[in-house]
Amino acid sequence: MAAGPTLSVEGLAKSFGSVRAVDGLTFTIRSGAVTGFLGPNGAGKTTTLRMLLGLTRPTAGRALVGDRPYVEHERPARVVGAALEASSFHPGRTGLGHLEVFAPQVGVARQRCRELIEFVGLGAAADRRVGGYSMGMRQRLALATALLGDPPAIVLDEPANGLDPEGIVWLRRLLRRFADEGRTVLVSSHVLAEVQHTVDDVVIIAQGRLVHASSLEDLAHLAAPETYVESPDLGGVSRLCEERGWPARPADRGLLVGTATAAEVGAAAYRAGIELHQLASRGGDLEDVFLRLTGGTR
Ligand SMILES: Nc1ncnc2c1ncn2[C@@H]1O[C@H](COP(=O)(O)OP(=O)(O)OP(=O)(O)O)[C@@H](O)[C@H]1O
Repeated sequence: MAAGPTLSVEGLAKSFGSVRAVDGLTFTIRSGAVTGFLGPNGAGKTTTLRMLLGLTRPTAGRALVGDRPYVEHERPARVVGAALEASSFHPGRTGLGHLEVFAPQVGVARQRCRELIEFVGLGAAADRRVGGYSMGMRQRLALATALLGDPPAIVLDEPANGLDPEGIVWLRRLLRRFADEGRTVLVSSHVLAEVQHTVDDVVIIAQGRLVHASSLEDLAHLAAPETYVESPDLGGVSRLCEERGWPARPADRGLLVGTATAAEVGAAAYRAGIELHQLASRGGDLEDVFLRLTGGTR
């Protein structure tokens, strides 16, 4: 498959009355990777995705799929497959029937609908009405709809919502495979932890503005290290942390020391003649970084 198109927004803005849902966003999503589009509830993710897909008109700026807006592609659904809302199905249609309604619009044969419904694990439920589908089944159907045109770019809004753990692993593998094939894969979520094991890159927004865009690896570097220590002299370790300006809090049978690596804590304890029974690097907590960047609290 040819490399997917980049998805980019430039100075993108959208106001609903006095609400600035999206406020001057600029970023580019590359092909061949899974990108997490992250932000707390109401950050403006869905509105941004809707503008990218030509469903909402921007107040300012532009959104491009490759070199032009989504709607200017000859067959948009063959370029970007999107699943924005899992709940917007006609409840009286069957799962297969739903796909068959969309197939001619996308320009694919009926046969593909049957293949896809099997592919997303809904084979046994293909002839049941969507009204009776669970949230997870609707997510799978939304994904099948997005994949109808075998698009080189895939945009999914909160795709893990309602999926069981097995479904989440399945989705993760699928997205990885799409990225490995060179497609552009964009998934939104309001929980970093949910996509932490899936994404290569992150674009984080809050209150309609970009707060961070990088690889997941670079984001992890922002997570301050933590070190777990056990010692028969925890009072001595506490004093040491105070002297060095390391925040320390009780955890399990020892202390969790913030902003310091295991090597730093070990060396300081050694110099102070303090005996340690455990010294373990805990690494930083990505969710804390996410909350810090977006101004949220746990
Ligand atoms: N059609 C609309 N009319 C009025 N306000 C809207 C409309 N769509 C979105 N908003 C407002 O714009 C802001 C951003 O909403 P949006 O749904 O884009 O956020 P989100 O990041 O997708 O949130 P969530 O994670 O909760 O889905 C919110 O304050 C929302 O209330």
